Amino acid sequence: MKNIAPVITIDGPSGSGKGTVAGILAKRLGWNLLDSGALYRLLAFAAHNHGVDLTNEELLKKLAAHLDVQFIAATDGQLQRIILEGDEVSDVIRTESIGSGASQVAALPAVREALLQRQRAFQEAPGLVADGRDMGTVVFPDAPLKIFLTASAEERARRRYLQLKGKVDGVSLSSLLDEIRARDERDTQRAVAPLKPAADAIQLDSTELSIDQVLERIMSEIAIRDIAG
Ligand SMILES: Nc1ncnc2c1ncn2[C@@H]1O[C@H](COP(=O)(O)OP(=O)(O)O)[C@@H](O)[C@H]1O
Ligand SMILES: Nc1ccn([C@H]2C[C@H](O)[C@@H](COP(=O)(O)OP(=O)(O)O)O2)c(=O)n1
Repeated sequence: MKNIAPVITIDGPSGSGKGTVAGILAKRLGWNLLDSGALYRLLAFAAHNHGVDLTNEELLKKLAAHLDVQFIAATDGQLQRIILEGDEVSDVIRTESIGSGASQVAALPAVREALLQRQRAFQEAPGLVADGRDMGTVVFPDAPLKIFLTASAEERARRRYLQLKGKVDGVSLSSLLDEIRARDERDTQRAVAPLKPAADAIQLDSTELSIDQVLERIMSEIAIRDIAG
């Protein structure tokens, strides 16, 4: 039978608030969550651990196809946990250097192809909130609600700075801004599944919006479409 669980896609550049908003929304609706960026981050991390060069498409494709990963859903009081090859890696994959590695491996067509089915398998009842770069354009093109969340690069770097300072040594606002710009450039310019809004996406600029205001806008789009029961 065709899988009819509805999907809400949230795509956009780094630091626009996708992960935060997707997590809250999934919890509020009682739906499944796909953090697709985590898959690319996991691959970059695994490649580093196994000594695989980030340009070796053939080996990365194999690594992607056999990635031994478990996503443990968030519960009240505990965030989603990610286990790679038996070890908890939820935090170590969040550094900007792994983000940059993720963006490099994500530009390789064979890697994207190898991760496609794994992502689609998250579409289960009662519904799915999926965040990433190509959720609305490639992975779930039939999703009934697609959000493209943006914010200025300066605001996104500021958010990342506030998030990382105190947790990671030596973070600087100017280097985060450079890294975010480099990642924007690579993610939007690649030939396969580049970061861009789907033709039917709702575009939301969160530069001047709080997390609650972004959620409110999305909840009103959900209500208009009557997709969450
Ligand atoms: N609208 C917003 N206003 C202020 N801070 C925000 C907003 N949205 C997200 N943040 C904060 O910005 C940081 C990056 O958000 P995140 O959800 O990780 O972005 P993304 O998944 O798009 O990279 C987090 O610390 C988050 O709490
Ligand atoms: N669907 C996706 C998700 C992420 N990627 C790539 C491109 C991104 O720069 C990296 C990391 O993504 P992630 O969403 O974890 O990064 P941010 O939290 O937005 O900084 O992976 C992708 O190509 N396609």
